[in-house]
Amino acid sequence: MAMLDEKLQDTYDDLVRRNPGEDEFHQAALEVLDSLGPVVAKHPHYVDAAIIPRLCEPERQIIFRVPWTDDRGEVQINRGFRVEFSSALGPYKGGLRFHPSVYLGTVKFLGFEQIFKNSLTGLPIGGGKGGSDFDPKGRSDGEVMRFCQSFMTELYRHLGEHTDVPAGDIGVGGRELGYLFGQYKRITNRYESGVLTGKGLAWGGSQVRTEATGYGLVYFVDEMLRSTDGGLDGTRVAVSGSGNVAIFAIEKLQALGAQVVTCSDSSGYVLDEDGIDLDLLKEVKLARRQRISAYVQERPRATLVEKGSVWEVPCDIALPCATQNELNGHDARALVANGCRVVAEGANMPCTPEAIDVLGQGGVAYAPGKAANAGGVATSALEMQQNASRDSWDFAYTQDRLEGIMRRIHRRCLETADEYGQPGDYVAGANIAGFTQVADAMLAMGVV
Ligand SMILES: NC(=O)C1=CN([C@@H]2O[C@H](COP(=O)(O)OP(=O)(O)OC[C@H]3O[C@@H](n4cnc5c(N)ncnc54)[C@H](O)[C@@H]3O)[C@@H](O)[C@H]2O)C=CC1
Ligand SMILES: O=C(O)CCC(=O)C(=O)O
Repeated sequence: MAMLDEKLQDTYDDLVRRNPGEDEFHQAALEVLDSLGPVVAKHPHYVDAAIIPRLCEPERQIIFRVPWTDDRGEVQINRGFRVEFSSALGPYKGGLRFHPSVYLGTVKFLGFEQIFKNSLTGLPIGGGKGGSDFDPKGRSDGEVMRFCQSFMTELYRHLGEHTDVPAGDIGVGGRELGYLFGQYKRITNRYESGVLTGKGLAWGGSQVRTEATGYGLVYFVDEMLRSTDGGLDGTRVAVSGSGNVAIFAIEKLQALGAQVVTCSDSSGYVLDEDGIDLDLLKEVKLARRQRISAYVQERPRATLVEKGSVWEVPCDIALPCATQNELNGHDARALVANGCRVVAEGANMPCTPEAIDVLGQGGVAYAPGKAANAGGVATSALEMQQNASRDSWDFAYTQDRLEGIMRRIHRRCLETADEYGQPGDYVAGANIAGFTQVADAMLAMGVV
């Protein structure tokens, strides 16, 4: 990363001082500030109006107790969070993460990223994120339901289709969203479809939302390849993760002729030289909620590597789709040495700053998550549109809309990178394009 100019450095120092110990938030903020030097040089009025320090301070942060009773009758206590970062472009929008590692710094880094991602979609959504340190793994449906009901019993007062609209993220899928929506409806006595996205198709959900982040990622990668000389057909791809994003990225990759040879969870990675068997992966992960080792038991030619990094596997394209900081400098060096040409982030901030530098120096095209994984939240915004008009679109139409949005985000990144003298730099393009739209809206609205 380059040296920050003086004003941006002051903003960053202040952010670190005001948010001690929140390393991921510092990392996410530094990555954006690092891109903004040419923007503040060209538009000093952003500095005069303190747009950047204002964006670094969430509009509202909510932290609450979530008490619930487990199947043995014991009372459990978790902590709930919602960070409402920016409503300059629309209602706060962003997922909920249920994972034992969640703390305020996780939610803030995700919420901060979400501001620029949502802006890049070109749709009217602000940025926010939430979650809890609750671990759904190994919990019964009844326990998950009681936790979700308690979580919503506090959070509901901050939500609304015009105010704040959560969705899923790690550990929050259709089951959890159902319980959350049920409790919201019960407490408020309102069938307010637009208050959550990622809903089931029978009760206000949108076609393609389940697939959208993974499919959108693949459309973005397809554009990256087309803007050089190739396409996905015949490429060899390494994917990490085996959740919502990974599974539907694999599905679209296979449909477009790529050979996907890996997937992973926190217990290790699978190498399947015959290509990942998607039906089996869905059965193991979505239906049975098992560890990835169950895949290998039923697929004898595949191997499970428990100690090691999925990024050791030679590939043309690497798609980190699990979690933050899962691809470090060492992994990036292995990818470069093995001839990888493209890294695109399905997860949020999966590459460390060192990894991003190594990829850049190694000539690997690198797309940050705020651009490459924006298809999920974009389709959430399409779900909100359908809810607002009491309509329901078919799969093909919704998928076309998603594809168009991803191809436009790609173009916007490259055009903005060109405009600011950094051709081909997706990080600069995404950060600057995402930022300027929010900044202009904030300028128009005065000091609020
Ligand atoms: N669901 C969505 O629409 C969107 C999700 N994302 C991001 O994509 C990533 C994955 O989210 P989802 O697929 O929705 O979650 P999920 O809960 O469906 O799946 C997460 C997957 O990552 C794996 N994982 C978690 N920690 C890991 C670790 N330390 N090492 C290896 N594997 C690990 C889990 O085993 C699981 O397979 C997250 O970074 C999330 O923030 C980004 C945009 C939208
Ligand atoms: O669909 C949404 O609102 C949230 C998606 C999300 O959490 C993300 O983009 O990281």
